[in-house]
Amino acid sequence: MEKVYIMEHPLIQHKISMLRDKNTGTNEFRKLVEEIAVLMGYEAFRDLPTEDVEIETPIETCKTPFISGKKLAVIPVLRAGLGMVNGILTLVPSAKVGHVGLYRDPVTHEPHEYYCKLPESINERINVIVDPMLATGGSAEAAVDYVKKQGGRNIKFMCIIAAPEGLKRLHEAHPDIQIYCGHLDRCLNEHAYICPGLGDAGDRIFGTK
Ligand SMILES: O=P(O)(O)OC[C@H]1O[C@H](OP(=O)(O)OP(=O)(O)O)[C@H](O)[C@@H]1O
Ligand SMILES: O=c1cc[nH]c(=O)[nH]1
Ligand SMILES: [Mg+2]
Repeated sequence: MEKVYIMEHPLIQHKISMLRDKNTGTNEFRKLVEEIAVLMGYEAFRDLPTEDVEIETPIETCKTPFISGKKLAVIPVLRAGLGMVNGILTLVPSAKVGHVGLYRDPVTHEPHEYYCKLPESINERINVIVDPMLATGGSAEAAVDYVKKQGGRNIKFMCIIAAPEGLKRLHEAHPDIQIYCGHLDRCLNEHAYICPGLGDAGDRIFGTK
């Protein structure tokens, strides 16, 4: 699938394995999610545009690359996406932060929107939507729909674990966006949870279960 990137880096895989372990507690889980976001961001930002700017080193004047004009927005899908925000801000501290609040109905598995707020001039930004889990793909599709409706054109979606069903759905609904997955898992179960997955990412990040 064009524009779909599955991360193969051993550090990312190692940290995802630690996340999966049911004995990993809230504090460690939260730290790992943030670290994985840094590592995934490093990969996903390979194509950030740069421009040469003249500076003076202590030795001489030279033209050297800086990240160019494009402003970045990191947009977590609440709640679980919040866990990835600081990882992205570690790489690009000047990024603005938007929020897309969605929860998945436990019976129908359909996403419900409850709070959304994006930074200004979303049409001029590189918009990085983050959510650790891509299960049926309903929430990711709705989040991208929303960002596009607000004018967003340049969009990357980043998740830690994807199910094949959700990846297919998101790619088919939004073939223009880049999708980055830490790992592609086997399938969904009858409750639309990812197998083997890591359980409910939001509950594990915030200790709510
Ligand atoms: O691909 P889908 O089938 O839509 O499922 C994935 C969504 O489910 C989880 O959120 P959840 O609804 O549990 O909300 P939470 O982050 O507040 O726990 C997860 O963080 C995604 O947003
Ligand atoms: O496996 C899953 C599916 C949806 N949301 C989660 O947090 N985990
Ligand atoms: Mg949840």
